[in-house]
Amino acid sequence: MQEASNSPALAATAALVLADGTVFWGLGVGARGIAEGELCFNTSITGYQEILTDPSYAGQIITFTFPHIGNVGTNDEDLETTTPAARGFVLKALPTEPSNFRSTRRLQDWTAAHGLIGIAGVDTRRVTRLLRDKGPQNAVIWHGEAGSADLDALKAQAKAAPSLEGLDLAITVTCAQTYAWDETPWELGQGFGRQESPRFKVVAVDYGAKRNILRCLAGTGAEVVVVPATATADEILAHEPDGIFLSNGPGDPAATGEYAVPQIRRLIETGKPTFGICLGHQLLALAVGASTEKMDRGHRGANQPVKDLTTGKVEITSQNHGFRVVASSLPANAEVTHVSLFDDTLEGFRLTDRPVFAVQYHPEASPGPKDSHYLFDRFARLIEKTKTDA
Ligand SMILES: NC(=O)CC[C@H](N)C(=O)O
Repeated sequence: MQEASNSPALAATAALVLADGTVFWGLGVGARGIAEGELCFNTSITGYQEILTDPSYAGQIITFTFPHIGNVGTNDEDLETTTPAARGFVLKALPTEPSNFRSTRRLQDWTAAHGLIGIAGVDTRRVTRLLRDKGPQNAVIWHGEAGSADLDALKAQAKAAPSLEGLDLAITVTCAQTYAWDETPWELGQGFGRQESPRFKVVAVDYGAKRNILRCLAGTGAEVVVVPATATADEILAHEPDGIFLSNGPGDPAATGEYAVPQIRRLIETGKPTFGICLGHQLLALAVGASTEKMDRGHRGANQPVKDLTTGKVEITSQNHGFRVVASSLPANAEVTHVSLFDDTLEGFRLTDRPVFAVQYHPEASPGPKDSHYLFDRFARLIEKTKTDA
């Protein structure tokens, strides 16, 4: 069932059909139906539930290169959002019965309940090499009765699917209204904590924020107020924040509407400490006049080496991005602070004349190593220093 071919194996209940016409037959997992999106691959060996619920995957189908996905089941704590935004998932092996003390539900049942369409039994190494060699492309996953797939229609659908380039998706996953957040990171034996004595206030703009980012902010001492992506600079400032956080999120940063970049430009002018992650990093770069572009090979995984040029230290990071900031387009008052040791991509910058900094990767991990957590402390120190100096 692993060979790419136009004729299904007898029991195939799912097919992965790429825009270039490549077909992989397999066994359906999760919800039935047809999922359409940009096919990408993630190399993390843990954290499939966090990955499937990261809102930055809106409009995408995730291929897991790690072969054993689902073996620790799912639970209600490892969710990065309540409604997964990813469209579908591709697995090498069918999930086995889960074995983990935290598991409450099988991955198959949890994905079915959330409408996530998956396929197992696919040669995921072949999919990954195809994406690596040919660049990003769209695909569909069909999951239904064996023998009932309309291959021509699926190929046509994959071909006609819109490119992620030019798509504004942050607006589709942002929260509907402002809310307060006080949950702090999960600890073994204790679960989540609460921030009961915050030292400063941060407004987090939600372009598709992962919960663990909000937890890390609360954990470093912030009273967090989360506002929708459409909140204006005036509405944000009305909360009298000591710092502003710009979240991760899906889609093409350059395609976000008037709601994002012009507001960020106004926020920077106030001189408030500002921190951006991933899409937030890209939007900050656009706000200072830099440009972004789609990458031939996106970074998605939990073992991506990045060098902090301000300290010389190398950190192993969690990443999920398919666009990047063009380093040479940064203005003179921006200093490159982080670079990828895989391909020299810009991974972080700061402004030299404002308390503003951002990283392209995910210091909140979930999944991934915690090497980069120091960035939340850097933000907290920047806020406290700005408060004392004022
Ligand atoms: N994780 C993110 O915020 C992703 C940012 C953007 N959608 C990208 O793919 O580059």
